[in-house]
Amino acid sequence: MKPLKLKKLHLGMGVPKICVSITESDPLAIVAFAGQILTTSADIVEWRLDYFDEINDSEKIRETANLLHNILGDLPLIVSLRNPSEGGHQTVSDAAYQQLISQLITSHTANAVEINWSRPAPIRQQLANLARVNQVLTLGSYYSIQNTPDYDHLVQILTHLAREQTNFLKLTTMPQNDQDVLNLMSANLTVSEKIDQPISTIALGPKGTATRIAGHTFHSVMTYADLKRSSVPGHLSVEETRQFLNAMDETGLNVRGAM
Ligand SMILES: O=C1C[C@@](O)(C(=O)O)C[C@@H](O)[C@@H]1O
Repeated sequence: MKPLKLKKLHLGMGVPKICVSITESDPLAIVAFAGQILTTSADIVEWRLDYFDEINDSEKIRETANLLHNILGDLPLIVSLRNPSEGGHQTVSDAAYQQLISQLITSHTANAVEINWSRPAPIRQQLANLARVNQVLTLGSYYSIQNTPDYDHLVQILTHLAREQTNFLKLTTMPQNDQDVLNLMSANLTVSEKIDQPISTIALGPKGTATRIAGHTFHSVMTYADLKRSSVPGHLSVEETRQFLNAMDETGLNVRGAM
């Protein structure tokens, strides 16, 4: 794995970076939420476009992305658009998805856009090419929100994602048992040693919390947290996550220093 520069951050260098998702539905609430993120130690912001009420109004999307871009300053912005089969909030056709993501790329309002494996290969390819030309980063993503594929399949998914030549990868799954969590972390570690792109893996639900804080150990470069501890099972707040990441980093350094 090679570190990736995302604005001023280096994904894959130092402790994993903490990303907070915006799931508000209108521009005012989105901007207000972004302001709150700025008061935390979050490193990255994800705008979940599938929660946006005016998903069919491309001008509103452009305006809102612009506002976000300005308010966030140095914080990188990743735009994500998930269908319900991926845990997303609303269905967006492939054609509309392609148009929306293309527009975000060419307007340079997002620092990175997610390219979902669930979309047809020609669309994924066209968007990855467009992003490359426009110097916007791409996050190749795969979601398995009902279960966690077995270890070999997880390795295969990450390897296939890597072949698409997106800049970094994300695999989010729902574990049914503790072994699933271990398999996901293990697949992250295995594949990160074979490919260039940094990987982020997240196991959902209460069993998955370990994946949100132990990324440094198994080479997951980005984790997700909430502004405050929410009722979503398995989720931690930004500051809780930061404390875990720092504590693990410090004790790791102490151990190395003592040897
Ligand atoms: O992949 C993920 C992880 C996530 O679902 C979580 O549970 O933290 C939050 C999403 O917004 C993000 O895209």
